[in-house]
Amino acid sequence: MSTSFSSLPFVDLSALSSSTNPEENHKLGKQLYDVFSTTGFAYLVNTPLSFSHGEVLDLAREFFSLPMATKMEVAKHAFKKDNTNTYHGYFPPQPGSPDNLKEGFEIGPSEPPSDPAAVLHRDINLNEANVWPAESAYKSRHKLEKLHGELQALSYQLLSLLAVSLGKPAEHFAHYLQHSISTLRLLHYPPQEIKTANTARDEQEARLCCTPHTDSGILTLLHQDATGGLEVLNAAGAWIQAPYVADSIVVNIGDLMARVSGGRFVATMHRVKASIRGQGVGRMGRFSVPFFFEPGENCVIKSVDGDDEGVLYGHHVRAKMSSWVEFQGHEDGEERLPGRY
Ligand SMILES: O=C(O)CCC(=O)C(=O)O
Ligand SMILES: [Fe+2]
Repeated sequence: MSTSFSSLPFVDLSALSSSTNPEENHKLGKQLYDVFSTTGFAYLVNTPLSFSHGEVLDLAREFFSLPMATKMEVAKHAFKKDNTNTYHGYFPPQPGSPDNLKEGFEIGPSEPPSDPAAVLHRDINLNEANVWPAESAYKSRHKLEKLHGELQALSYQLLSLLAVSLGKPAEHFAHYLQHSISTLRLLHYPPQEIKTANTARDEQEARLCCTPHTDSGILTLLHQDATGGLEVLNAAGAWIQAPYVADSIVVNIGDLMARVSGGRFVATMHRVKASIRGQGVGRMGRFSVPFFFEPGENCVIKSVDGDDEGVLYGHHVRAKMSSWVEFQGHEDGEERLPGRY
C-alpha cells in the first residue's frame, strides 16, 4: 500500500557482501519488503558493486561526448535504416514532447541469450547481440559489459531476498535468469531553455525531461548524477524529490513485479524535471544510468499467490514498448536522422 512518504528510505546492503548469515539476510529481505510495499522506491547504499558511483556516471558522460557520427554508427534501425539492430544501440534526441529530447545507448548481456524459443519478431529482436562503436573510437566496451554483469547479479540477490520475504524459497525467481535480456541504458537529457525569468512560478512550470511513468518490468537500479530532478509520487498525490545521494543507487519496483508480488509491492510513478541551460550543476544536462532487470523473452511470469495464468515476458515488454518514444516510428518506414530535430 503506497503511503504519503516525504522522502525515500535508505537500505544498507553491507550484509550482502560481508555476511552469509541467514538472519542478516532475512532482516534485509524484510526491510526491502517494507520499502517496496510502501514507497516502492529506495536508496541502496554500500552495494557490492566494484564500480564507484562516479565511474558509472563517467561511462555515460564518455559515451555521449563521442561525435554524433560515431554514435549514429550504432543507431537503432528506427533511426538508421542500414542498421539491423532493433533493440540495442543508440537513439538520438528527437523533436516533440519532452521525453523525446533525451539520447540513449542500450546494451543487453554480453553473450546474447540465444534463446532457442526466441520469437523472430518482424520488428524488434529482444535477443540480438550488442552493437559497439569501433574500438579505435570507443574503449569502454568491456567496462560496460562488466557493469551489466554486476548489476544483473545484484538484481538477482535482491530478488532472492524478496522471494523469501514473500514466503517463497530463495530460488523462487531463478528461472528469470534463463535467457535474461536485462538492459543497461546510458541516458543524457540535454539542458532545456527557459525563456522567462526563473521565478518560483516558472520553477513549478519547468519542463519535464522524462514524463510521469511507472517502470514496466521487474526491478530498476538507477545511477543518477548530481543534477537532480528525479521526483516520486506519493499516495497523497505529492511529488517528492529524490535528489542524488552520494554513492547511492536508486532502486524501484516495476509494474510486473507489483503483479508478481500479488499487489503487495507498489510500482511508483516517477518523473524527471529538466535542468535549465546555463544553470547550476545541471548545465550539461542530466546523465543517468538505469539498469532494467528483465527475464527471458519466454519466461512465464506469475503471481506468487499462484492465482493467475501468468504472462510471457516477451509479450508484456512488446505491448509496453509501443508507448516508449525510442521505439515509436518503427513501422513507418521513414528513416530518422539526428539532424531533423
Ligand atoms: O533518468 C532518470 O533518472 C530516470 C529514468 C527513468 O525513470 C527510466 O528510464 O525509466
Ligand atoms: Fe523510470
